[in-house]
Amino acid sequence: MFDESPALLRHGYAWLPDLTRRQAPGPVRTRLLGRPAVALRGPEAVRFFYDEDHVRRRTALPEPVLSTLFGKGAVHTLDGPEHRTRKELFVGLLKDRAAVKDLTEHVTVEWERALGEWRARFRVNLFDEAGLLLTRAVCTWAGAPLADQPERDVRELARDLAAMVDGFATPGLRHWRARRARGRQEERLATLVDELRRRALAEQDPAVTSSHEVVRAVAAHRDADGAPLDARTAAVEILNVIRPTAAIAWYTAFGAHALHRHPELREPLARDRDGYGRAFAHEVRRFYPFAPFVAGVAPSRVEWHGEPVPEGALVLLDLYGQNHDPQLWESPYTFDPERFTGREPARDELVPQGGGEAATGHRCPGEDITVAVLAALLPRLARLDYDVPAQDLRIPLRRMPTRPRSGFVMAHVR
Ligand code: HEM
Repeated sequence: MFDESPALLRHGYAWLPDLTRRQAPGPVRTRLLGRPAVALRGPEAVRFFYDEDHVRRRTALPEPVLSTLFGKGAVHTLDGPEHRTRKELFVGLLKDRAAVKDLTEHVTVEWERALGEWRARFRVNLFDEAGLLLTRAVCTWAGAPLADQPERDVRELARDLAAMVDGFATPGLRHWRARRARGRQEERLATLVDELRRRALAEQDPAVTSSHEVVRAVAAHRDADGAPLDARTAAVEILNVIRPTAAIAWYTAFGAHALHRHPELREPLARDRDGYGRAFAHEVRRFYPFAPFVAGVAPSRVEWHGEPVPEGALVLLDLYGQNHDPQLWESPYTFDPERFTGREPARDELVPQGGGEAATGHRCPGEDITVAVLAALLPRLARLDYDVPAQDLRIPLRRMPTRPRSGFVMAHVR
């Protein structure tokens, strides 16, 4: 069997669905990164995938992804007790209701502030602007000081955060930009962690040892072996909060795209009654492509529905495929927030940010934040008046990660 890694880079989001269509029903068998690979989808597959007896993470992620998107030593690469101890840190900081509300408020304050500027400008690019305002909000909330930074540095940080996401799945210039961006920001945050720790030692600063603020909590965190994180790994994990929060810009641009394609949804979204904004946010996360799949490695020979998965094989959970599976979703390629009105998605049904439990498995701990922020921003967007000038709004499935090519340009915001 040929290695399909080049085909994945060429076809992007369409690679796994195409392969699934070409093969007989059941798990899709292929080769990726020089290993046999099996791809699964569906709620039952989610439960199989998030069981550590079947799938481990330590050696699953290739170096180019670690050096751009997640960082070396990140929580994404841990298993067993090491993972659970590190994950408690994230879950405690990110799934706390008051913390989610607080961050959402920071985001809406930044939105209102940005709006004043947009009204004074002829055109704005929503993807870039959302990235900038989310960066400002999350840094203030997380305790990564920005107030004393020149505007130029804040813009550079927002650009670097976007670059880390944009360059993880491509061998070209975007990839090298992502590596440089990560190197620059890890160094900056590692220095901040060192400084905080020095100050804490000198002043016996209790805030460093018991804080709900992300930067301080990560600086004070002790891993399963009782040791603090080295400054570089601490920087990696701080970035694992800041970077994906800024990445909600992707979904903001997708939300604008959905409104543009479905003008009839503008009024209900603007009114936002009975949780409509939340339903819209869920549908944006289901419909539009972001994370294509998640991957782990079988620690021994395991079986899925009687089908053998050899030891060392890659196991892929097809997130994009599951979110568009006709067995789970009626007319999966129709954008329809009504799917989620009056109900929250079941645990292993909607999986743009992984499945299973965030507290015990690798599911994204930032899902509550993502939904809350989108449910706050998208109704605000629907209440705005703006023109949509001629631009390239195509969303190429070959590009990973993808977005409207133009980023979504708005003119005459009023
Ligand atoms: C922008 C929208 C987001 C998307 C599409 C997304 C997607 C994902 C996915 C697919 C995973 C991997 C799940 C797995 O390995 O099984 C993940 C993990 C993670 N996400 Fe998110 N995420 C988003 C937002 C966030 C936010 C806002 C935060 C933090 C504030 C965050 C923090 C994390 C962390 C720390 C992990 C690692 C969890 C672990 O390995 O245990 N994400 N995310």
